[in-house]
Amino acid sequence: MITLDGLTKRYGGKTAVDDLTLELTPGTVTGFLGPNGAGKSTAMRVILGLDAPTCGTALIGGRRYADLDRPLRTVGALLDARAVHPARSGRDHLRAMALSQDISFSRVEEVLALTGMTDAARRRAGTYSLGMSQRLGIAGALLGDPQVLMLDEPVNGLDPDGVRWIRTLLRSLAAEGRTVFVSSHLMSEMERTADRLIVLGRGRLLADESMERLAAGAGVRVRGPRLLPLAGVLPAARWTGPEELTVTGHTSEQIGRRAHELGLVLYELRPVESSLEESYMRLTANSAEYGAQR
Ligand SMILES: Nc1ncnc2c1ncn2[C@@H]1O[C@H](COP(=O)(O)OP(=O)(O)OP(=O)(O)O)[C@@H](O)[C@H]1O
Repeated sequence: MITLDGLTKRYGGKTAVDDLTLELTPGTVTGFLGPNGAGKSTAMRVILGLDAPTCGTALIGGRRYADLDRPLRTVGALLDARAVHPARSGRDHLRAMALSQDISFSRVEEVLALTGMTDAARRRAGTYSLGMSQRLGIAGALLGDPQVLMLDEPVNGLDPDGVRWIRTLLRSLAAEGRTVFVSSHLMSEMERTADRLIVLGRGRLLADESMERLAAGAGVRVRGPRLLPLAGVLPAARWTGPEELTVTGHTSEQIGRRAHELGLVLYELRPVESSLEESYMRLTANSAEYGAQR
């Protein structure tokens, strides 16, 4: 369990994380989304004690990271896959981590096998591709068999097989009752992996919703030959074709009844599911710090 309460981080005059309050529960994959510069990595760094909060608290299992006894056994994290000594082999990197936390070398071999890195474990980490570095980073996060996992863009650099592998891994870690917190810019991947989504914009919480709710709610499509009277009584209706209206804020049933009262013929009455990407674009339309105007 990760608990944030009023978490705020400022760098000089810049507020990177702004009054963030949320609880991440075990058994769930929570996706962390937001435009570049939204504050995702900062929030993760503060949770992991790598940066001090300006105000508010970040607790893992009720304790601050700095107060955890052997932190890798409580929380495993991957923030920057390239943050490995380039001259060290993958195996030695993991062994050094294991030594610092009283973890056996046999566990090192287990996580190497789990991440498909056994064959590459003798090579120097500096020679790894980005995808291999990501796998080594994930191996490091899993080393202490922690109840909480925090991964910043773990699919970055992975090939399609690797992307599928991480999806299956994250789902199975959550199924084992762990708390999984994962950031990504890959919307379609989040749609398939996460149960819940947290969207950040300019440091503030824009949405905290289950995946189903975020993907729903794009309105109801209505098609018919003479819809003008219907558009007149439904202020949220907009024309999306010559004989087509899209109506938000009403159910299909309510719209069907109004059409019947007005004596209108309908060809089609259909709820439209929006993709996660569309919902995300709507939510973050005014909060992209960098990027083209939309
Ligand atoms: N050490 C720092 N000093 C000053 N400003 C910082 C520092 N770290 C982050 N920031 C600023 O805080 C804001 C949030 O950055 P952060 O890296 O957390 O965003 P992000 O959501 O992870 O972005 P991305 O998706 O690009 O990784 C940005 O405006 C960034 O410039």
